[in-house]
Amino acid sequence: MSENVIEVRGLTVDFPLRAGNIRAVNHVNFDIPKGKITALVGESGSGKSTMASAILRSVSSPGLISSGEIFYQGEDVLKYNKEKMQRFKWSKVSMVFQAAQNALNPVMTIREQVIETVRAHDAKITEKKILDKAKELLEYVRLEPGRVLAAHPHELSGGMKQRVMIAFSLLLNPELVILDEPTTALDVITQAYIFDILAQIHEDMGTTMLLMTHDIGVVARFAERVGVMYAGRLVEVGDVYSIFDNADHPYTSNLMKSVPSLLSNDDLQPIVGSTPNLLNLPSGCPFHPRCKQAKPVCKRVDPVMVETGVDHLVNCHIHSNEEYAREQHLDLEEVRV
Ligand SMILES: Nc1ncnc2c1ncn2[C@@H]1O[C@H](COP(=O)(O)OP(=O)(O)OP(=O)(O)O)[C@@H](O)[C@H]1O
Ligand code: NI
Repeated sequence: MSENVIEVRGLTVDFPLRAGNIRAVNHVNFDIPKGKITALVGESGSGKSTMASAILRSVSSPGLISSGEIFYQGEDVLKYNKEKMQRFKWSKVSMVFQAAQNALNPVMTIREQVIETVRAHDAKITEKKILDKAKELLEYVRLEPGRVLAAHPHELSGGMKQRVMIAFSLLLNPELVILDEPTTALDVITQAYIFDILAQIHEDMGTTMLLMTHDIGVVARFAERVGVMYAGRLVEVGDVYSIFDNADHPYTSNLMKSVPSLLSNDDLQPIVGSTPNLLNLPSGCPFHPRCKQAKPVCKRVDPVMVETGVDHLVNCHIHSNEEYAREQHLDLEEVRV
């Protein structure tokens, strides 16, 4: 068995809104194996960013983690006290946010911000040590350290700022870096350049990465393991090769057919229908209204995760068998494919 940096169990995140409760993450079980690049993929609103922020216990208000556990070294992060949480963030698990460029303080130089970030976690460390580390990392993300450290954020391009944020995320040698759509709002060439840098960092430093993206093409090029999210659920998870060779969830295969980089353009098939309204989810499997393979049971019953291969799990009735039907007291005819 390989070791996991993080093990998420039964994680549920709710946004209680006036119009109703939105369950942005719904009973998710998910492992982040050490030393690998894992991706979470899904359409907008599927719960990727909420998952990312839940791991760092920084879900935005009014969101709250209603149940579940997040294990790091056998201990539930959700039970950490304030000091322990403070040590966990950035030095164990760091995060590069969607449009992270905006996270930089416009009135401070990068040099001042580097020092402040590190000092917040280690008050005794010398300025020289901080700057040496920062220079090394800025070179790593292919920026000129002297120039960048002296600059204010507005003197840098979007792509440069995003690379600064990647360097920042590595300042405290975390075991895991969570990257939430790290290239959104950047042009295609800059995006490719940034993924190239991230791959290099992963290769040289062995940093474990969790990448949130809506682009399954990026997953194919970059990730070793992938989880597919739909309406707050993890619907399929496994090794990238296993999933790309043999997507077991109709949503996963639809996602792959909708991307030009993986198939020839004339085979492109956009996913029919629209993303579900989380305030009014369809009954049973939330994907059933868009699913060409839906059976009667899909409308009625929530599927459970079943194993379809080594390290390959899928949440879909197509893979339910008769034994499962009996356990769940379902009509056998409904479940038979
Ligand atoms: N601050 C908030 N207030 C209310 N609802 C929220 C908030 N943040 C997220 N949600 C709800 O949770 C759902 C999941 O949002 P989330 O940002 O996690 O999705 P995502 O997969 O990251 O999407 P995107 O690709 O657009 O970033 C949203 O559809 C929204 O309904
Ligand atoms: Ni997001």
